[in-house]
Amino acid sequence: MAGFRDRDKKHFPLTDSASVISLFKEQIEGPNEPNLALLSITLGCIENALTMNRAIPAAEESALLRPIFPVVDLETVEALYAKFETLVRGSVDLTHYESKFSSRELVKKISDVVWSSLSRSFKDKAHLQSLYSFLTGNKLDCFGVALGVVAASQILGCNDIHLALSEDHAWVVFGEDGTDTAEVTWHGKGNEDKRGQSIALSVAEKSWLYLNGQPVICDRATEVAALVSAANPSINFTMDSIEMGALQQELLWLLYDKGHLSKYPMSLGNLGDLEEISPTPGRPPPLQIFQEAITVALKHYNNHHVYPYTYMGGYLYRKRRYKEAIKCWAEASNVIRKFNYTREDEEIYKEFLDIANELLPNIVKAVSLNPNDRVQLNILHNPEVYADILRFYDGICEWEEGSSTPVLHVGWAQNLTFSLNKFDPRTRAKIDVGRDEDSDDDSDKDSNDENDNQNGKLSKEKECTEKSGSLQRKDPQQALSVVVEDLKKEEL
Ligand SMILES: FC(F)(F)Cc1cc2c(N3CCN(c4nnc(C(F)(F)F)s4)CC3)ncnc2s1
Repeated sequence: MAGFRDRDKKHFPLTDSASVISLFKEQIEGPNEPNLALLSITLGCIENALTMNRAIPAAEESALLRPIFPVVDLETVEALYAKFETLVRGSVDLTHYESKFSSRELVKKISDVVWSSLSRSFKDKAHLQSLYSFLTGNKLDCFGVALGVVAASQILGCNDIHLALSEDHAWVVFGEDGTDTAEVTWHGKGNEDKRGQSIALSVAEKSWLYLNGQPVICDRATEVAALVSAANPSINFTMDSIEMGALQQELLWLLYDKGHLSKYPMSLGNLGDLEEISPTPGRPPPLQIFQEAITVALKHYNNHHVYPYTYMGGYLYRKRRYKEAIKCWAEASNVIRKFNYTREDEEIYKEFLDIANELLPNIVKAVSLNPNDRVQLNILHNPEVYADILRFYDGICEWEEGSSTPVLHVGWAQNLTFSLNKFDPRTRAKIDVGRDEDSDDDSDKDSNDENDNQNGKLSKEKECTEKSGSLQRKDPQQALSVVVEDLKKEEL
């Protein structure tokens, strides 16, 4: 049973990041399991002090110099903790739930306790992910509700209820073998919440949102990693709190060293981003951390996570290592093609749209401006890069196939042709998409080249149109699908 023990209290008042680290360290090292409510309230309190109302009045130059780490008093945290404990214990009568393991009804009841306390104001602002936000403002984002339900479960002694995380959603697992699942929060905008329902129904759609049954299943320490990872150092659109970012970074290294990030690719991605901003002496470089996230996804999640590749791709793009960035994006596309696109997958759609319609064209423009740039080894003459761009698009076409909603629109085709046309024909001729070798009985053999190409082209187009009815449409996107259709056919 989690409680606010004397051993917890001795760390207070927290006066600097070292005291926060030692509180988290002791909580994680045990002997008791870490107290999620205590840690979420504490970190939320610090985040609030370091990121909210930080507009520094110009007059107070000294404000820029004075250390601003907030003092976190025991009284503050204890009062908020007691408020949460009173709410949870006061609302859930455990005598109604006799079973040793939690039931779906109990999970739904705990979700209702958090849910009914929320204010109706819009929920996609920053800094709404901690119990500090919940207890001082009755506001939580989608992740925060799920974390709140798990923290409440811990207070009730329901140690079988744990957080499950996909790349854009959160829910809980529970029951005797921890395989029962339940929605406890909402997702996205304008979607009815499915709280209380099992996830099995949604996984059937093969949607990225549920990672096709490969989410991160947390234990208490990974739940601490999630609340640390969800901390948000941003003050506003252009500024981050250096102190908050440094604290988050140190906490992630503490969790990393204890192995609690070893099955959590996104937390490794967050750590890699923080190391890019402010490298920690003696720690691995960002690229190695991003690579580790990819290895985790390959090893534990059957390569069904997209973000490990887009974390690394984004980093390489920022370092102008364009060839390697494009390779990562082709790998990201190789993951998404395993899913069917559904309307709740907007977040990852926006990620691929940004790569296709902003980043790739920017790269192609940049390298065509200075073709003799030795550093870029002029990727526009590199057949591997050209093949990776085709693989990138092929994966997105396959993602669309069999999906309830279309992915591609003419804007995609315009950007595709812009990017591909910058590659010179000789390079494009060099790639091997596994076209069949000319066989003896090739009926077109006797026709001359034009006819052959013409026939070849026509018959291929005709063949595609006839065989796969979905390609009846004649607009540019149809051309794209035919191109990729051919690629895929020949690849088979
Ligand atoms: F619980 C939800 F619903 F919020 C889903 C989760 C999101 C998320 C996360 N994110 C989301 C992905 N994210 C990314 N930042 N950059 C990304 C990339 F595009 F560069 F890959 S992905 C920031 C942190 N970081 C740790 N854990 C989680 S659990």
